[in-house]
Amino acid sequence: QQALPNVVILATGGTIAGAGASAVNSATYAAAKVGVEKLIAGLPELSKVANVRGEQVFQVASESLTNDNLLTLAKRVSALSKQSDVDGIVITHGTDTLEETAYFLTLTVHTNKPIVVVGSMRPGTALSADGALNLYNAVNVAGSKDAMGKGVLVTMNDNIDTGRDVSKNVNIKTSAFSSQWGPLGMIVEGRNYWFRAPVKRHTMNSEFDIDSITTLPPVEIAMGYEGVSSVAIDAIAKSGAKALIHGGTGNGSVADRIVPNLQKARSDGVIVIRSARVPDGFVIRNAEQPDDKYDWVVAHDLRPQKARILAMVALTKTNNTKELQRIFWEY
Ligand SMILES: NC(=O)CC[C@H](N)C(=O)O
Repeated sequence: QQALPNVVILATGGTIAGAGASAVNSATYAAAKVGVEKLIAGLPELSKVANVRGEQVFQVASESLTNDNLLTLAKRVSALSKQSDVDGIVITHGTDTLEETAYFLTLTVHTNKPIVVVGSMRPGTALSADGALNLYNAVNVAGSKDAMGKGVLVTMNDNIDTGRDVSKNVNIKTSAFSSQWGPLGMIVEGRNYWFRAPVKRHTMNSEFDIDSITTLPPVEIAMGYEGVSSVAIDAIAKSGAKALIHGGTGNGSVADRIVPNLQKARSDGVIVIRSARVPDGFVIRNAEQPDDKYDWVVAHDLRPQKARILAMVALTKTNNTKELQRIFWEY
C-alpha cells in the first residue's frame, strides 16, 4: 500500500465556502462563510486519497480580491511548494475571478508540483451542491504524480482545465467553466484521464518568479463598444496606470475616433495592449490597427482580464514593447 500524498488546501472564500438560508437557495446565499476546517470535515472521503490539512488565507468573495491578496496567496503557494512534506496544493476560490488567480499562479510559481484552483457554483447548503465533488477532484489531482509539470489546473464540473485557458463563461450553471482550446482531461471516481497538455510557458518554465515580485503595477481595462467615447481611456491614461488593456470589438478593433487618444496615452508612456471583448478567437497583430506603427502590443488569445494579469507580471521585468509582445506570444 502506497503512502497517501500530502495536500494542503488554501482557502480563500467564494461560493464553495458559501451558505444559503435553505436547500433551494442555489443563487441567493452568502459567499465566504464556511471555514476550511469545516469544509474538510464535511468531506470525509478526502482522507482516503490524501493527508489533507487546511489554511484559511482569506475569507472573501473573489470579486473583492486585490493585487496585494494575489501576492500574498502566490507567495504562500510558492513557500509550500518548496516543502518536502507537501506534494500538492489546492486553492479554494470564488469563481468570479478564479481564472485570474489561476493564471497569475501559472505565471509566477516555480514548481512541478500540482497546484489546483477550485470553486463551486452552488453553496454547500444547496440541493445538488457541486463544491464537494469539485473539491474531491481537486485534492485527487493535487495528489497525483501524473498531474506534475502540467502547470496550474482548475477542476470544475469533472473537467481538468489549464489555469491559463479557462474562463467562467456561464454565470449561473454548474457548467460555468470552459476553455476555447478544450480541457486537458477529466476526473471520474477519483481517477484522472488526460487527453492533452499545455504548450504555453508556465510554472517551472516561466521567467517570472513570485519570490522576487514585491509589488504589481497598476493596469486598467477599457472596453470597446458601439458609440464608445474616450472618457475611460483618457481617465486611465491620467491615472498613473502603466498599461491600458483595450477590450476591443471583433478582432480587437478600435473606433477611429479614440485612436488618437490611445496614441496620446502611448506617447505619454502608457503601454497600450489590444485585446478583444469577443470571448474566443485571438487578436492578429497589425490587422485592424497598425500595431507596429503605433508601438502597441496585442494580447494574443487572452481576454482583457487575463491580459491584465500577464501585463502586470511582465511589467515587473520590462516595459519594452518588443519584449512585452514576445511575452504575450509565449505565455
Ligand atoms: N460561484 C461563486 O463562487 C461566486 C461567488 C462570489 N461572487 C465569488 O466569486 O466569490
